[in-house]
Amino acid sequence: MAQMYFYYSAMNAGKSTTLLQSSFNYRERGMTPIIFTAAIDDRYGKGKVSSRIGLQEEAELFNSADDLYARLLDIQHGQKIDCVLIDECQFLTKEQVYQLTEVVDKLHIPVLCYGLRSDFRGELFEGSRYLLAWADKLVELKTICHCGRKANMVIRQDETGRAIADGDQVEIGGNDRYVSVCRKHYKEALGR
Ligand SMILES: Nc1ncnc2c1ncn2[C@@H]1O[C@H](COP(=O)(O)OP(=O)(O)O)[C@@H](O)[C@H]1O
Ligand SMILES: Cc1cn([C@H]2C[C@H](O)[C@@H](COP(=O)(O)O)O2)c(=O)[nH]c1=O
Ligand SMILES: [Zn+2]
Repeated sequence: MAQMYFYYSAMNAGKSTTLLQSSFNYRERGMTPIIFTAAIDDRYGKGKVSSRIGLQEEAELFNSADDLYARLLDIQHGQKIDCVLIDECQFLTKEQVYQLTEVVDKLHIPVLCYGLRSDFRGELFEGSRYLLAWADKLVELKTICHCGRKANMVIRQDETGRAIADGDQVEIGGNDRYVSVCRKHYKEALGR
């Protein structure tokens, strides 16, 4: 039975690395994974998934207007698809998460999604909300705060390194803008 997986974590926990490792695993068994990532996240150049340890692979891009079921059906007409790997899945819309459940249930292809659970304000992203609700398997990937506890929150910093409490949910960036911390240090950074 194909299943939908949601691998979630704070930033810098190895999500992209794990995705690329999964892809490698499928390929070394002679199978074909299809990788998608969000078009808006262009930190490492468009059309690839890159991990901080330097691995990278070509990827299809999705944006919020795409019908992912139709895209995958189209790809499937030209080649066999053994699994679908989605990076930055927090940026999926509710409709797209539903479309991916159809890929699992109607096309019988496993879908593995990797992304953030919550934003810098501690609010769920839309994609993550529906993955938490609808995925068959929820898997937490862990990273640690500077204090050694599990880091399950992410701080967004201004240019001076101060934690920001408000702003747009989406702002692409890396270690320069964001720091993953435990809940205690998240509250402390925001003076709560
Ligand atoms: N040069 C390196 N050697 C080994 N590990 C590294 C290196 N640079 C970064 N990392 C580790 O890679 C992880 C981040 O991987 P990445 O897949 O980019 O994370 P995510 O997608 O969750 O943001 C962190 O655990 C970080 O410590
Ligand atoms: C917390 C948070 C993050 N983002 C953006 C920043 C990055 O571009 C991605 C996450 O990258 P990862 O290292 O692959 O996990 O998401 C954002 O837009 N808003 C936020 O609150
Ligand atoms: Zn801490």
